[in-house]
Amino acid sequence: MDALSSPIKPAPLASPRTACADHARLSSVSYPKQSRIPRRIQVRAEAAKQASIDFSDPDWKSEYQSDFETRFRIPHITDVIPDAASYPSTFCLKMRSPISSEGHPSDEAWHGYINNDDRVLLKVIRFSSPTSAGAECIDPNCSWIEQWVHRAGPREKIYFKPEEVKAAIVTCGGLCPGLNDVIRQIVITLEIYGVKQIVGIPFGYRGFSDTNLAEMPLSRKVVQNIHLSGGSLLGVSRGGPTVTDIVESMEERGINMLFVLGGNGTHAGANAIHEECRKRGLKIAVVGVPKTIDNDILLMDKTFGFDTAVEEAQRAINSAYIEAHSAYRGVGIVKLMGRSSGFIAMQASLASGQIDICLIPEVKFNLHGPHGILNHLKYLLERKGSAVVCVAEGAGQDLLQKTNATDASGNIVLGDIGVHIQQEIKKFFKEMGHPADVKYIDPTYMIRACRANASDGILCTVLGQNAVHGAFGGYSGITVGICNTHYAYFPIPEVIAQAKVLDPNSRMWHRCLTSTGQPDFI
Ligand SMILES: Nc1ncnc2c1ncn2[C@@H]1O[C@H](COP(=O)(O)OP(=O)(O)O)[C@@H](O)[C@H]1O
Ligand SMILES: O=P(O)(O)OC[C@H]1O[C@](O)(COP(=O)(O)O)[C@@H](O)[C@@H]1O
Ligand SMILES: [Mg+2]
Repeated sequence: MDALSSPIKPAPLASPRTACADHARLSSVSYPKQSRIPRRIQVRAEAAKQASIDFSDPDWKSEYQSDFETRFRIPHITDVIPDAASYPSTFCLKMRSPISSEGHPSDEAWHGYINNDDRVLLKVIRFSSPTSAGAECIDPNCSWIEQWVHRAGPREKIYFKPEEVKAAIVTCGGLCPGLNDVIRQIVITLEIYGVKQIVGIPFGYRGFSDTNLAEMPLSRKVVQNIHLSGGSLLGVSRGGPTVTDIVESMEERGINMLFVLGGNGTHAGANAIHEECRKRGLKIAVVGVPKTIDNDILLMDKTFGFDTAVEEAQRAINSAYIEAHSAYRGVGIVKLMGRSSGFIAMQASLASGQIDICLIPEVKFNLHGPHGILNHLKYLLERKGSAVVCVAEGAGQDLLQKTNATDASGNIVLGDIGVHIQQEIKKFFKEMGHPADVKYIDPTYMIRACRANASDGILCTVLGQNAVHGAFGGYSGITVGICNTHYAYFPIPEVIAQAKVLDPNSRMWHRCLTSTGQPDFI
């Protein structure tokens, strides 16, 4: 079989269509960038092209691995300042006096540090065939190749004297549950190292240039209870000054550690700041913590706030279900966030068990026609009297008029697919002579503004602490993430090469289809 052919997926339940029609869905799924080639395969092909791999070369595996090692090497301050001094860490799990800038006063051999050579395995499934569900292969035989990334955590040697550090924290982009938890942990951990000067930059990158916005002094006392509410203590914004202006502002303020909390855009900015600092020979550590409710950052298990968003979405879905179920011919629609990735919609649908149709940006669908959503809703109303639809905001954008509008950060402003679907459903059933009672719920900002749940609280805590350990370890241009339940540092460009999108051939999407029982809408 062709190494790149699509795996076969299980037929969904309770569909008015045949398994054959369902199978056809896989070959008719549409992917971003107007391509008919599944994205997973495009990525694989791109990777192969970039690395110019000749699979007939007996050494191709070791060459791939060494290329991977180079790509995932995390930049260090000594790359540009080779004689940068290192000091014994002031962070020690066994220390008795909490703050000392002269290293921990201990004669014990074990301090719980991470060795710089420790690694975390990035891929943990050994696919035996490219046709295995969700297979991610590098060569046509889907050979097993170890891919290791750097383990996060405190290092024995640090590259900043705590009393010489001025650390700044900035939160950019949209809100996300857990921002305050991360800010809090960064501040607490910096204080444990012995840092006295910690400031918050107000309202994202804008705070570096807007002279009306003063730095916010931060301490354990200030941040003690901030995790009890959602939002960001520091405020957020989109757009803002140029990278040159930001770095100049950092120099003027004497900032030598910058913690940047944000998504793809923010991280692109953070990496540019890191590069500019290198160009100027500045001893500055720039460390990111990925923040995106959409969960669209590559290589990590999940980003903080995502679990909370999924949990909070349950309330909206349940309300939509109750409304639809209690009405005569009721249809509930819930719109959730997800600009280009349908992770929240998929997970929320899976968790609720109350969704009949889940629509995501990665899978094209029709509203009208024999296989369209409206016909399926007609079937559902006839069969069980009500139906609930969960739609990601970026889904079905091809059905809406394009405006070409962008926000201050350059992100495309999406059309409202939720409202469109609501109107089309109403019209369809009215014209048929059997109106449906359609209830539309848009809980998007409510979900984003709430405080982090317990599991996100823990994730934020670990990420915040590790961000500080990375900066003190002398790394810059890195970000921190959870990878197969372990914590790792990644060079920023590797995690923002493109938005992570849901693989329609993945087991999880198949599980979602099995759960909703929805057919192909093409
Ligand atoms: N390619 C880029 N280079 C530098 N800065 C960027 C880039 N893209 C976005 N930014 C900046 O990052 C910040 C947040 O970006 P945005 O896309 O709104 O949110 P997010 O980081 O959550 O994706 C904004 O201040 C924006 O100006
Ligand atoms: O209305 P806003 O603030 O621009 O935010 C809307 C966007 O924010 C998000 O929740 C997350 O986007 P970011 O990761 O860029 O912050 C998207 O799902 C949504 O499209
Ligand atoms: Mg973004």
